Amino acid sequence: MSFPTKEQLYAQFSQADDAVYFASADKQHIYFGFGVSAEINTGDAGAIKEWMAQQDQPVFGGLPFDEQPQASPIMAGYFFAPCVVYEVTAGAIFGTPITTWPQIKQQGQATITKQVDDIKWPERIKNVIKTMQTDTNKQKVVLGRQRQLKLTSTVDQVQLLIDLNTQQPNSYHFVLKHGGEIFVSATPERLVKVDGQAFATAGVAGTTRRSINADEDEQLAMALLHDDKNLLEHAYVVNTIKERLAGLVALTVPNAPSIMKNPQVQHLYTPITGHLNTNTNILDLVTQLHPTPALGGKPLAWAMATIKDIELEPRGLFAAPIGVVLPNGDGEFIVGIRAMLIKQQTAQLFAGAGILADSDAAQEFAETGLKMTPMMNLLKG
Ligand SMILES: C=C(O[C@H]1C=CC=C(C(=O)O)[C@@H]1O)C(=O)O
Repeated sequence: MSFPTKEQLYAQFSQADDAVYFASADKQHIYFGFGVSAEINTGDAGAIKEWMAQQDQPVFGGLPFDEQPQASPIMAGYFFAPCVVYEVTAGAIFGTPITTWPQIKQQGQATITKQVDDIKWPERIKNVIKTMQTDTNKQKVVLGRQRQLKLTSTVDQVQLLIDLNTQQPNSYHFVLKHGGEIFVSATPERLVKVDGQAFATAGVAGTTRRSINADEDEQLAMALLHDDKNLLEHAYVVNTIKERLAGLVALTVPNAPSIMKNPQVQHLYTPITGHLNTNTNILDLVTQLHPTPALGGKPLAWAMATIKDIELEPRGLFAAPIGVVLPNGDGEFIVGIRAMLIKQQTAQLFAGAGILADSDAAQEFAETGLKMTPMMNLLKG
């Protein structure tokens, strides 16, 4: 049996009711999964862990950001074992292979007819900043906003997969299709990777824009590397990861962040690696780490309550752990940022920014706009 071509995988993805595409940032691991052989609809990590232990196929899905109720079947927490999984880089097939592949159907690009933004977001953020200025125990909260779009037609999913690869080549890609909805993320951020006893996570927090001028781009990166607000925002993440993993993993952490460049933004970045001290289930590591202060805040209970209070809608899989787990327990979870949820002719985009006492609300609003650009560009073609 020959391995399918990219065109066949893309065509199958666009025509399947249930499908997943996962690619690691370095594209060393690329999976396509089709059909459902087993599934679980829950946000309960314990139940998911038990369910995963019974699967002999790679499983894919995500846990919701928090416990707020969700109407959407994907956003409420969903994992599935596809009937067949194609691991592209290794040329491996798990499950029952597809024998008849569809042709690509030319659909044409949808265009955006209506855009609704949460324009009162900066006002609400200003109030949070004031609270943080008067109470220094409230150190950081990552606050998100959403953008609702109406489209002229449904999205051409073949084109979406092509554009994801050409427009965001260095990000993780995660596209989950289930129950008439598609969740798309082109995230730069790994939450946890387990490969035997080897462990990896990362601190990604602190952001500035890119410039098409190479000298200016470098100046922006240098300014970010020396900016007190962004360094503090980043340090909260790295220190919290270290605290939460103490005892579980022997960690190697660089002394200072470096720069991670994506097409629209550049971030402070600290890759963190380690060795698992015991045989720890990847889901336990996920629940231990999620949400890091790159998505939640510090102190955590206050940050979670503020997120619930300030954001207009529950996050669902936005900023949440999404990923793949193999039958031997290895796997990788990423955080579902630079993301959108597509349903028929609508798309809901998500982006957030780390708010500190010396944040500027207008600047954070602009940053969230930049972070929505990858998804906007996918929809614009
Ligand atoms: C919450 C988001 O970004 C997080 C990840 C990297 C940098 C961030 C920042 O600088 O604010 C955020 O913590 C998002 O992209 O929606």
